[in-house]
Amino acid sequence: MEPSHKRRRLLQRSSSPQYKLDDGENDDYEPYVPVAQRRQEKLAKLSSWTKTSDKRGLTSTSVDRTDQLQGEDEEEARKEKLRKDRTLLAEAQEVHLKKAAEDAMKTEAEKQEEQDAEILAAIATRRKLASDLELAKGIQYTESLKTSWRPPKYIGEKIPEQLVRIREKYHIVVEGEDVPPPIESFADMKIPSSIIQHLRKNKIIKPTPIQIQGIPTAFSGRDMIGIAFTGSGKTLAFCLPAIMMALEEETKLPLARGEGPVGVILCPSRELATQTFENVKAWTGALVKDSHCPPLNSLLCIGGISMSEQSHAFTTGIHLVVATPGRLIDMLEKKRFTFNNCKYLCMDEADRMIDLGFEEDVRNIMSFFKRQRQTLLFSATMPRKIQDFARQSLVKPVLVNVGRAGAANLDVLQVVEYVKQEAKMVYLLECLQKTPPPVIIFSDNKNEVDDIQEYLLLKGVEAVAIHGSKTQEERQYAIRSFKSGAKDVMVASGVASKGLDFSDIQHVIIFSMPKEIEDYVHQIGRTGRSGKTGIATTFVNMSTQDQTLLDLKYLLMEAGQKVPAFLEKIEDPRVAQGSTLKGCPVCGGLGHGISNCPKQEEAQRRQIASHRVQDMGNY
Ligand SMILES: Nc1ncnc2c1ncn2[C@@H]1O[C@H](COP(=O)(O)OP(=O)(O)OP(=O)(O)O)[C@@H](O)[C@H]1O
Repeated sequence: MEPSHKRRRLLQRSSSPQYKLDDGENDDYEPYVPVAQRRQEKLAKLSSWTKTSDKRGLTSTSVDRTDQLQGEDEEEARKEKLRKDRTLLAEAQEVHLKKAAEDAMKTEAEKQEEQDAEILAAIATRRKLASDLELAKGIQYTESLKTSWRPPKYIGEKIPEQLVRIREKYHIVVEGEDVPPPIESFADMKIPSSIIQHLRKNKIIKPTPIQIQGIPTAFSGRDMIGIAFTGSGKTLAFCLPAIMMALEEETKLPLARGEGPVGVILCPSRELATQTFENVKAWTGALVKDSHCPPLNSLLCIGGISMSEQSHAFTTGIHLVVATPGRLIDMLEKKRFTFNNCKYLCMDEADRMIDLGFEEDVRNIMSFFKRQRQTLLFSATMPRKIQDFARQSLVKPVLVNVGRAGAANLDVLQVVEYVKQEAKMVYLLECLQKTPPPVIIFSDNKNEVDDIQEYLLLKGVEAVAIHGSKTQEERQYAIRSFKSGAKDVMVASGVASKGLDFSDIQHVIIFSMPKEIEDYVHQIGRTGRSGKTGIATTFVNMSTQDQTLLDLKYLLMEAGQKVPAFLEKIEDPRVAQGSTLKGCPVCGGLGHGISNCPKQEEAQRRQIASHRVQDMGNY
């Protein structure tokens, strides 16, 4: 039976030499008497003592007696505090010993899982992704945005089993309530014929899986998270719904000068925003060929370019804006346009957009919306943790997944080679012979990017370089000359790794393996696009961390690629611990848990650095 509370405290005291049980054998045991009671007793004693001393004719004054009383009280309180402290200490020691005993019983795997759960719980405290106004007013929308789009009758009448079969056929996995039907042709999606013709001319004839499910979902007004491998046509899946929404608004009531935009597409880099803008312009341009369609006006809003270059865009209303976050906020703050009528927000490479660095900017952008919007997030990589976080800001979201989030494109042949640091440059030249140009070479180090370009130029290879420290003109020149075929090789840092669509790249060389496996997935994804095949050669050596190599090993295995012997030999410490081998919820890497996630480490490092800056600012 459980001992009573009082008894338990006595038992605890008994373990300490100062306290012994009052069992009759311990004469020096002092039973506990509450301080209030002791004070009463003392007062009674003193008053009887006063009376006696008065009788005896003693000369003590009442002031002396009060001082004495106070002194004794303080002494008693001090003793009582000491007793309480000892009890608390004993209790704490007991809890500590109990935990140590329990921990000793746990396996390494269980301990690791507990540690991971603690880290996850700490990350879960991130502030909801919504504007401050929405948060302050407690605005929460419960219904998706209404649109006039409906699927063709024969598709609307399909029974759930038929829809499941179509999704299975294309490896589409969906989550969410009342998911709109997948549609296997652009015509059945009710896309204007002028756009369909334009797509045909560009060899876009049948929708890809992310388009089959993503376009009807977005056309229905639903918030969504779209995840599909690199080069699988996500851009069309989120641009077409924006264009259709703008078209509907313009047809209902044309935008006047100074009005709009209706929709905004956010991208993490200027190059990607420029590329998406060019797509939007091409598709809206195709619309005008249809005599029933009014012209739609779009604006590119990125840092490094003068807005006066696009002053013509402000002469009418603006239907669509493609932007990077910093410049967009600047334009909104300067009131060059407003989001008063904006109903569509899409984030491309969304995991990057809502991750550290851009998260606050995204919240800031959301605060300019004055009404409910449809929010869409697209990426090839989106770890579970980011999906969960994003969902908080979405209304009845639909998750559309084609393959595992973060999996490599299966059309890319991945070759991993062990190359000593000092041999890399020479071996690079050899590798360039594997395929005809164009070739992209990636390194995360800007100085290395410059060194490689210099070396290649010396060897007579037509190479351009792009990284974050180059001027906007230099960056644009590199992209333009590489895209046009004027240059054979582009040496790039991460800037060019996400979303950029260069046609017909047959070979990507990763000169330095990035720490985060997601970056590797994006980098190799510059080849093998739109159903074509490509090769990715990656150099690793002693300086590549074991855990990065493990992530790589699992990724190769998942994609059914050859695992080289030196990677095969690397053992996963989680196997010895008996842990379940699941992907890291923070970065999606398959070779480690959250407690040794490089992305999490980087996030912590940045957080500490930002706290330091704040602290310094306080002085
Ligand atoms: N239905 C289609 N059929 C054939 N090609 C298509 C189709 N849709 C898009 N494409 C082409 O596929 C290429 C890759 O498309 P896109 O850039 O949208 O890929 P993505 O999924 O956004 O890739 P990433 O994750 O790297 O950003 C583009 O050149 C595009 O024109």
